[in-house]
Amino acid sequence: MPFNERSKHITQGIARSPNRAMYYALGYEKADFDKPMIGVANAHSTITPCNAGLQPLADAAIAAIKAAGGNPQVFGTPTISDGMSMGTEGMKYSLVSREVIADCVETCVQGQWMDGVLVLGGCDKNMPGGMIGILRANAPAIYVYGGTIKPGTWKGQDLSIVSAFEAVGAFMAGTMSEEDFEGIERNACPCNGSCGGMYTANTMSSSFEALGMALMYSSTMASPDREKLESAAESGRVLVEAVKKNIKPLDIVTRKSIENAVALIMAIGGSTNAVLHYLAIAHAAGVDWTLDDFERVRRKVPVLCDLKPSGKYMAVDLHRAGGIPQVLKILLNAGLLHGDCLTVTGRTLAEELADVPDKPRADQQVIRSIDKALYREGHLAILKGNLAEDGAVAKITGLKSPAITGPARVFDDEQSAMEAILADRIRPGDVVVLRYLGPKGGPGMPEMLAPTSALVGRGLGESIGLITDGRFSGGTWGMVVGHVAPEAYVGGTIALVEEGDTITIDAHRLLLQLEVDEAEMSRRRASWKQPAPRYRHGVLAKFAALARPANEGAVTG
Ligand SMILES: CC(C)(O)[C@@H](O)C(=O)O
Ligand SMILES: [Mg+2]
Repeated sequence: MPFNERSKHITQGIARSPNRAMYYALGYEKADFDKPMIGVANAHSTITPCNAGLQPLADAAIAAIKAAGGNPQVFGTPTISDGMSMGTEGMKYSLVSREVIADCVETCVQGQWMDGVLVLGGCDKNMPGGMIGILRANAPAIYVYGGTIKPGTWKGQDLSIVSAFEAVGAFMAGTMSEEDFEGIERNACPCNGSCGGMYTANTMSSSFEALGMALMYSSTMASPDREKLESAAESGRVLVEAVKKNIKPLDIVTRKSIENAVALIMAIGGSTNAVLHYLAIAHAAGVDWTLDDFERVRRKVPVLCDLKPSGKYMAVDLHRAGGIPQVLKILLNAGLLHGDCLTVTGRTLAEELADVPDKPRADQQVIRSIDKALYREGHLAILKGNLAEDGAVAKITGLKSPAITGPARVFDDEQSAMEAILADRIRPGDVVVLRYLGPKGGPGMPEMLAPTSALVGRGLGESIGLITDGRFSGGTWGMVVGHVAPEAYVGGTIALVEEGDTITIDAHRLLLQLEVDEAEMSRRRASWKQPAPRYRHGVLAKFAALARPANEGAVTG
């Protein structure tokens, strides 16, 4: 098939003369109409260090697309910064931005009949948003990640943005000096790039290597490093080839490749957000994929990488230790990966990994072999029980025993919980309930990094439970359970919890239970009233009206 099969609708024939007239204004020549039109969805932005390094990558990709015989067409996608909006009402726009980005990519690629698209992104929602847009349009596509930030340093310690969040709890508890508090704030983020542990952005980008939609090694390169530019250019070349060969995203993103991506997420100890985003990606790909599939993969895939937030190392260390291909090769050799899945290069995943060593290098501690795994099973557990009939997501790395039974401490918004934590009103053994923060109630499932980090910073990460119908940051760890469904706003059991009720979180038994008898629950249910919506206009109101529940990825389209 000719590689301008899609763009010919907008450029060929007598009736399309006016359309061509506008392309001439852009500098096109007659011969250009026989070339493929390749979108470059550029999320460059000076809002956040995650996206502020994207322009040189876009320029490198544009030049490579031109040199390979394509016509690049640049359009923008927005971003918000999770790290900056965290703890504020602005955080409610974060998940919403995933949908806005998906809509942008779909709208431009489809509206302009592009033959392919290279999507470039940095902050968390850029990756799933871009991928959802790619899948809806189903024109040949590749994902280019902006790259991780490098670690900051303070008094010999590696820092990330999460160090600054955890410092709040330590400083308020009086266990950190003002000098250290300010030193961490000034030095946590030393350059451009996405948050540097195995947090959400690095999790999602890493998973795209396993999915087959990004070049090998590309997701753990640091934003400022030269290899990132070269990889962006190579991505442009590979995409033009994919357009010529007509390799479409829906040929790549299948049930099997999603299973590969989820296996990789377990092996690297990735973010809880990946659960939400892969439900949404599967939905966009028309693949049947549920919470139970995550649990199925978790039971067979061990955690192999010692990465932050609960582990020791940063994404740059993972890159030096052999990157995602090394982790994938270990999984492939253990029979935990489908090697026959197609990738954007036209080769299978197994072919892409052919030259990768079978075993992790002896001179590094970041990637373990299967027999020396950090945890025998994956770390993203799906909990159910009367508090989460439709499921909830727990991250169980870094805990000696992921179980707690204790009195509920109930908050209907994040700020009052934060005040209680910082004022030392939450005691070891408590189970904090943060509710009315779900897809419809929040709306937008804000991330609860501020309270979870404040707990960790106070040394209470293992002794206090926290459940929410909102989300967590990739930087969150501790006895935490998010994505509780059904959410409070639609009358889920979490709405019926009262201060002092006994709650059990037990990841061994995959249980999230409210220990209140049925008669009392019925009484509470009968008197529960849905609160007024927090937003009646604008994009948050639109999201609240359309969003599916968390166990369906909180998708809107
Ligand atoms: C601010 C963070 C750490 O980047 C967070 O947004 C995440 O989800 O990882
Ligand atoms: Mg985030």
